[in-house]
Amino acid sequence: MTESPAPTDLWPAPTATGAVDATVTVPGSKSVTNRGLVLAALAAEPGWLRRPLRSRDTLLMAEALRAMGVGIEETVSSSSEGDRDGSGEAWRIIPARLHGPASVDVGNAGTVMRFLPPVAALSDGPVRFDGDPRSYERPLHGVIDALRALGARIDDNDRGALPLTVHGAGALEGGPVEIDASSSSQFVSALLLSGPRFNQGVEVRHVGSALPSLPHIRMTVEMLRAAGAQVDTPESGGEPNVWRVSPSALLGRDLVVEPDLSNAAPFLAAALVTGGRVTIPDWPERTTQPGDALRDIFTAMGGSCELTDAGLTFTGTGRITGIDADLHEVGELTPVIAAVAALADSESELRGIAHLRLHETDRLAALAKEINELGGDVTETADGLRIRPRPLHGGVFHTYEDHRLATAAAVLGLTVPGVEVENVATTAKTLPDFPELWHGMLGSVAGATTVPRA
Ligand SMILES: O=C(O)C1=C[C@@H](OP(=O)(O)O)[C@@H](O)[C@H](O)C1
Ligand SMILES: C=C(OP(=O)(O)O)C(=O)O
Repeated sequence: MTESPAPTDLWPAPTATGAVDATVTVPGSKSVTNRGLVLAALAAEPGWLRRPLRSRDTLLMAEALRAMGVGIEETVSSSSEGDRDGSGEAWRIIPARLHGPASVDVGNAGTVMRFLPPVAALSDGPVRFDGDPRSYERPLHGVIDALRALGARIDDNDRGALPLTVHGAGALEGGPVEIDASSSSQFVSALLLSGPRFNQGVEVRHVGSALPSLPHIRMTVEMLRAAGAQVDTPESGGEPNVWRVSPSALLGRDLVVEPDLSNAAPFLAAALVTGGRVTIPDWPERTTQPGDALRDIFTAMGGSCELTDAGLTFTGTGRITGIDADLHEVGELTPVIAAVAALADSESELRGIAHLRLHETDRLAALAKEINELGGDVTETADGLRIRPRPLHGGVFHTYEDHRLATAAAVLGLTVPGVEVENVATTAKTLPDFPELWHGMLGSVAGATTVPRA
């Protein structure tokens, strides 16, 4: 978090006039789309990504891969060429020999800044990485040090961070490597995703304090296996904290991207805080997405949920209970959970999330400061937040170019009149058209892709 900028662009968060009752179609998962793009780019044959997320982070990933020579054709179709279900968007990915010189803009996308340096090491020539000012502050040393140990040449002016140039040599030796990934699970995912293409594959051993976001590592492993890779994991009988990927060709897949369950959080929260009902269609029965944990977390905070053919329906009771939760594995859910906790009738303690200080912004400092400026009582602990609900009032909620701060503020605005969200457009990092979806859920915008049921 940096100093609060002068608010230039304020979005009046709509207040709910009653219980929300809507069906909200949430766009595709950022994490699945960006893994799908990387794996398809490294495959031995073309593949499809259907219902991909089209947002800042995923367009940056696609642009970066294109810069290294990969073909990505975007189609919107109502035939078998497009979405398998008969409508929507599909991207055809045509792998090619990876080349430099190339320039990659990572924006502030953790997936782009961490997943692509290993890909660049396989390219023929230099690939320069740069991004938003915040990207310089986000940890990258795990990827840089590991790639060097595996045989890559990287020029980072000894910063261990962006900006940097990977001098790709067309191949990478690979093999065993130790990293401390306690600041980001994406270090592990990054090395595993490109691992099949390294001469010796890769064996990643995490040394250091507990690894966050394990569901995202499971997602990496499952998607690698679905593309034909052989992966040994701690869960498949291997050593704790060791993942091994054998060298192999990757298959081109035809993959339908699940809705982004973490981005479902503000909509489910709307049902919880207004005592209403929200259905998210296409909620997967089984998934590695951390957002699936919202079913248990929000149920513990009040309300209930049901998974049917229509999707996941969450129904609130109007009563919100505080929660004591370790969010280490599902850190990206924190901002919306913190907003709900600020509206609860008892105290909450959110733990295990010190690494959020190095996310899009320092999320712990930003949430505490912004909720407190609306009259709240939030304190930072060593590894999380303690939230004591207080009557809140309106005011400007600064968002520090963090999409999840903006959606959290929208949740507060449902029951707190006069919340103004700075730069709501920052939600486009992973959730394009958020204001339209939000108004649509509340029944105030015609033509939005939400369906108020009342
Ligand atoms: O691999 C991924 O797709 C992600 C992993 C997590 O990162 P960290 O482990 O850095 O928290 C998560 O917070 C991020 O939003 C997406
Ligand atoms: C931490 C997040 O993103 P990134 O992929 O940039 O790390 C997030 O989306 O909450």
